[in-house]
Amino acid sequence: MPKYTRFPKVDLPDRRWPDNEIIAPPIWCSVDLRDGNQALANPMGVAQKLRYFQLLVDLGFKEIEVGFPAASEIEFEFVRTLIDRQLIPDDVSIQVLTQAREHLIKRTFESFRGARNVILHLYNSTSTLQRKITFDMSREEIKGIAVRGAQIVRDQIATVPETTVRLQYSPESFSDTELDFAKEVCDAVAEVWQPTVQNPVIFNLPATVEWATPNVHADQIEWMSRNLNNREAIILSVHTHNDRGTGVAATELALMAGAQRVEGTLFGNGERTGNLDIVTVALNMFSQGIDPGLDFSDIPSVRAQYEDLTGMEVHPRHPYGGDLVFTAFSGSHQDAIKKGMDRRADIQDPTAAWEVPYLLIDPRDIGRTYEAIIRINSQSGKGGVAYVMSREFGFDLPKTMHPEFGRMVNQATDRLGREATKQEIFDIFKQSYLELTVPLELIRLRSLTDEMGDHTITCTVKVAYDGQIIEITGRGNGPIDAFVHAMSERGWNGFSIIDFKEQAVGSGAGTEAAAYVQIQARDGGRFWGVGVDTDISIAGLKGVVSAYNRSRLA
Ligand SMILES: CC(=O)SCCNC(=O)CCNC(=O)[C@H](O)C(C)(C)COP(=O)(O)OP(=O)(O)OC[C@H]1O[C@@H](n2cnc3c(N)ncnc32)[C@H](O)[C@@H]1OP(=O)(O)O
Ligand SMILES: CC(C)C(=O)C(=O)O
Ligand SMILES: [Mg+2]
Repeated sequence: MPKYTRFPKVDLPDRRWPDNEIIAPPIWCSVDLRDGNQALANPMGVAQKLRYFQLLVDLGFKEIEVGFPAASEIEFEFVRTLIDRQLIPDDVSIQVLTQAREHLIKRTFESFRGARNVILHLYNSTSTLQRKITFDMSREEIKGIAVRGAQIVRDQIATVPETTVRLQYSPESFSDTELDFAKEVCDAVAEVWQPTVQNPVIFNLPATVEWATPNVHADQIEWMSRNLNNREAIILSVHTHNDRGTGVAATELALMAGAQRVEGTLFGNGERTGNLDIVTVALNMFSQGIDPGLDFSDIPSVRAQYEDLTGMEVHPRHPYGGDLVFTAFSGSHQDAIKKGMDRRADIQDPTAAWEVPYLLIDPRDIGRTYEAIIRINSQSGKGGVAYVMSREFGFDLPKTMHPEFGRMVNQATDRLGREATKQEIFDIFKQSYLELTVPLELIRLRSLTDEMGDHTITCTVKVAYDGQIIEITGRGNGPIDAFVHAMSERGWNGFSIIDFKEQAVGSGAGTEAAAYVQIQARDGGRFWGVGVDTDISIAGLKGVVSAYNRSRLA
């Protein structure tokens, strides 16, 4: 027999799920405090669990598996603390897990005495592998564990009259249990618990280990949904793990296949490769216009609490939560995002259809910001650089200036061999345009007058040329023209101005003017210069100086 074999497909030729769509959210059940917690090297203590519970309540979970109270004192004490301190909102049910063993079931009932709403979650393994390796038992014996456990649970309910107990059973390792046997065991448990439409049972069908492709999981769920007895008295729940990396897909297809309830954890914490990531499934729904009923409008805060409490880290590429998922480094992506964002800014209607290339959702909807969208390394293009200059520093570089400045930043990031910070980009801008004083430096504008009253401007400026301070004067049809004539008289000529743009930078008392001046030298070379000043005329002159100096440096 080969070491690994193909997982058998389900015999369901008339499968219906591929034609279905997800149109409404399921019932969500968080298992962070049980399945997620049991997978941590350092499980949470009572204080941490209390904070995590509050986080889950705030996010809108109405069903929360709080632990395996018969397993340890901490788990037991946590459940007691929730109840004794009345920390469970009326509309939230806590869920407690127990193996199908009498002493554990009895201890579990003791743990929640006095609670209002509890889901008692009973499980035992049913798969061929577990029957053979872990239990060395026949199908009948395994079914016997489930039925006996269900009977003990049924009999215990009378001991907690003040609690509304709902019942849940998991044929653990359902994913590699023969379907006819999974049905046989669930039906047998239902025989004991006698669910009704008004008081349904939850059958949770876990992909305890993800053995197969998500379509096989969907087939399994549809098969169970169509074949379980008394289906209308059952809430069908799924609980996927992520061994093949497709836990999210398996859950989504299962929802198409008839699952009504989903168990999972925030950011997919859980055994081995993790449990189903509820954040992703919920926000995938959100991205399709479906309100998931969970509030992930401040993902950075959820992530910070999660990381603090579990000690786990959210991967930079984690959908929605990762550092890099609303970021583009590569030029063509940056260009498209910038265009989409600019268009969006023009529309100014937050409810308008989302049309930004490369971005599944508006980062603001989950508390992320635009600033992180574009980051600059050697793969970046001029559009991304221009975006950073505009969004971060308020400089709207003229379009024809983008290639020139983009090239400068690109060369710098090549040299650095890493991402350039926003400040580094701005420093390149300053050094390349704003701080050039060689050979020409503008020291002071002495006067700018229309002496003849004929709109001809006379401009007198104190400058330094190669360190020598002199005053120059020229006349022209505006300040820049007059200044260029003044330069020309000194022989600092050989260029003409071919483009000009000015804008305000900043706001309020700190507002400055930025002037972008492009010159063409005699040999055809084109150079942009930039001047910034509180006086718009001086900004223009500084722009000329900047362009001139750049042409001389070239
Ligand atoms: C897929 C899941 O995530 S399931 C949840 C798993 N979570 C945990 O295990 C965390 C908490 N667990 C624990 O603290 C402990 O395992 C306890 C307290 C529950 C039980 O502890 P112990 O009884 O000391 O040991 P252990 O778990 O090894 O028990 C194994 C025995 O239970 C039996 N068993 C295991 N699961 C079940 C079950 N669901 N129903 C009935 N019997 C079971 C085994 O067959 C084995 O029996 P054996 O001793 O006759 O061979
Ligand atoms: C207890 C069960 C539901 C479980 O966690 C699993 O099978 O993965
Ligand atoms: Mg699990």
